[in-house]
Amino acid sequence: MSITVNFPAEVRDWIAANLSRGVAPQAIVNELVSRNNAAELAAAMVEAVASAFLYGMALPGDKLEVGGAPLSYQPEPLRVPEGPLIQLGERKVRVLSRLQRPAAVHLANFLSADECEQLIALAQPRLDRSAVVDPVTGRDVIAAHRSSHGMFFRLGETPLIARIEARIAELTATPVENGEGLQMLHYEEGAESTPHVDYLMTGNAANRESIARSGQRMGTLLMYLKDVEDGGETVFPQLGWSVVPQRGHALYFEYGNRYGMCDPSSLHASTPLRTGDKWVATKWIRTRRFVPRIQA
Ligand SMILES: O=C(O)CCC(=O)C(=O)O
Ligand SMILES: [Fe+2]
Repeated sequence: MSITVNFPAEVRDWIAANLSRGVAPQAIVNELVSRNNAAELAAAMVEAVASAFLYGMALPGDKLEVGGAPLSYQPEPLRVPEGPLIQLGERKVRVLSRLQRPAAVHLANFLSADECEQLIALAQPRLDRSAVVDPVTGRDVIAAHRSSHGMFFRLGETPLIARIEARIAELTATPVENGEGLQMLHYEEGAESTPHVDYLMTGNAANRESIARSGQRMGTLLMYLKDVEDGGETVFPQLGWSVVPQRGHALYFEYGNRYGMCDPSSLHASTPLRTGDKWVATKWIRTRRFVPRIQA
């Protein structure tokens, strides 16, 4: 049986701030108990805020259900058409494999060799050290864990970009406007991206504002623009699954369900590149039209 109790916003925000600082959940529970909260209530409050972080959901409101069924992510089928071949405009894309959780599809022939080369040539002169959204402060930071160099194209910036974005929209059954600007990443020897989820953690104000403007991220399409020589694989540590980049291939995975929860099994990384270089283009897709911060 469950009961509903009041959950004061100050307590919730204090728990969120401590979790964001990396304080262990049990230590926060202990502190709440030492301040005269019942142990079961303290555990439920910390669990509710920690789940919101884990599943990328809004922080709980001023009421909390204690003793209800624990939350877990319910996967939904991928929005991508079924069958071994997918016709996208003029292009026939071949399905190499599909995965149920996280919902994913690995594709060959998503981009032509010429499209890959053109993307690299457009991005090369504009590369910068990759900035990522800091999960705690929500600001763009040059992340130590992501040692690649990157840049963003604006939506539909060139006819080539617009053509590729239309192809992505058709594959994923989402409007072009829900996509963030295409991100280009260039990894050199030793560069990697440590394990992360692409959905936005709700523990900081900047991410919450971004979600309020454009909705949460629900899917990621990675396009590999070059074969790798050694290392630089996209890995999903919770599955023990590794995708080896090949020119023109793409990997699409979804991690949002109809309840607004995000799938933590979508945790992924790029292993250190041992030889050569790696080029990847990333499209992050929101649940609504993407509105960048400057325009809001
Ligand atoms: O380079 C990769 O394989 C992964 C890139 C990635 O995780 C991202 O852009 O979010
Ligand atoms: Fe990622």
